Amino acid sequence: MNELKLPSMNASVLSSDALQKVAAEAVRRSHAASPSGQRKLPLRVGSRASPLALWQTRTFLTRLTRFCPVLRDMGAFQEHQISTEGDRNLTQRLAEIGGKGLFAKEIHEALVAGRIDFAVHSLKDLETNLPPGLVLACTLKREDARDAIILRDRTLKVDPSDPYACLPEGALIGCASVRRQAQMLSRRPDLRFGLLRGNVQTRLDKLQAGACDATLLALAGLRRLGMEDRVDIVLEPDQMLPAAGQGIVGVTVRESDTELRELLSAIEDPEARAVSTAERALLAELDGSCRTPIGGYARIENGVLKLTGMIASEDGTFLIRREIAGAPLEAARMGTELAEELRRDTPAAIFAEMIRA
Ligand SMILES: NCc1[nH]cc(CCC(=O)O)c1CC(=O)O
Repeated sequence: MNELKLPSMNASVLSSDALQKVAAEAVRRSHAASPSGQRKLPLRVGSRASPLALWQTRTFLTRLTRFCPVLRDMGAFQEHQISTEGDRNLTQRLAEIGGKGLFAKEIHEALVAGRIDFAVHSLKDLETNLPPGLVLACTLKREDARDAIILRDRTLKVDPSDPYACLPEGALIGCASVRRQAQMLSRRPDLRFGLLRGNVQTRLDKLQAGACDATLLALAGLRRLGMEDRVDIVLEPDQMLPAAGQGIVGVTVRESDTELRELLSAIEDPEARAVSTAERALLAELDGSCRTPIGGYARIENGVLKLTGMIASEDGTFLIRREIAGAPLEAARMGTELAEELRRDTPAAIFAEMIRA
C-alpha cells in the first residue's frame, strides 16, 4: 500500500525558490539518468477522454510547467487519451459492472507497460490498492468536496436547512452512485432511483430531456467545467458525506521512476495528501467496492485532521457515521481505526450483505 504512505512533507516548508531548485535538479538528474544523457521526451501523460478528465490533465500540466518552466521550453508533454471500461459501459450501474479501478485499468496497463509515463485521475475513481509497481506520486489541492443536486424543475422552492424537502413525493432521481442513493433514501425513503450514466454534460442533457426529476453530481466537476450555475442545491457533508478523494486530482507513476516521482512530489499539496490518505485508508479497510455505500471526508482545522466516515445499506435503512480527530501525520492510521469502528458498529448480517460479492 505504497500510496497510503505519507511522503516527507518538506515541500510544504520550502520556499518557492527552493522548490524551483528541487524541480530543476530532478529534471537535470532525469536527463543524466538515461544512457544518452537525455531523458526520453516528451513525457507521455495518460488521461481519460472526457471533458472533465482532459480539463484536469491540462490543468495539472499547466501547474507543472508553471512550477518548472524548463519543461515548457522542451515541449515536454504528449497527451494520450485512453478509453476505460467505465467510459464504455454506460448501461449498467457502476456497482453492477463491479471490479475496482473501473476508470483506471486500461490507463494503468499502459503505465505499467511503459507506453505512458504518468497518468492524471480523479482520485475518487482510483482504486485504493494500485497495481504493483505503481504509486500515487502527487495529489493536487482539493476543489470543493461537496455533492450538489441539479433539479429539472428549477422553480421548486429550496430550503437549505432541509435540502431534500423540495423534491416531490416519489420523485425519480437519476444517479449511478450507491453512496448518494443510500444517503438520500435514509432521509427520503419515498424517492425512486434510476440510472443516469455518461459524462457530466450527457447527464445534464438527459435530465433536461425529462429522464428524471433531479440528479446529483460532484460540485468539483461542475465547477471545473464551468457549469456551477446549473447547481440548485449544495449539500453539506452532514447532509451528504462525499466519497473518499472527491474533488482531488491525483497522479500515478511507476514506482521505479524516481526522477519523475521527485518532480511530481514537489508540486503536491500536503493537505490534499493528508486528507486523501485518511479517506483512502478508511475505504481500503472497509473493502470499499463500488457496491458499498461508503463515504469518507477529512479536513484539517487548526492543524487537526478530522475524518468522518459513513457506511450504509443500499436502501438507506441502515446508515451510521463516525468521526475521529488527530495529527495529520497519523492520517493512515486514523482511516484504518475509523473503518474498524464503523465495522464494529455495523450488525454482522448487514455488513455481510453490504460486501457480498
Ligand atoms: N465517477 C465520476 C466522477 N469522478 C470524479 C468526478 C467529479 C470530480 C471529482 O470528484 O474530483 C465525477 C463526476 C461526479 O461524481 O459528479
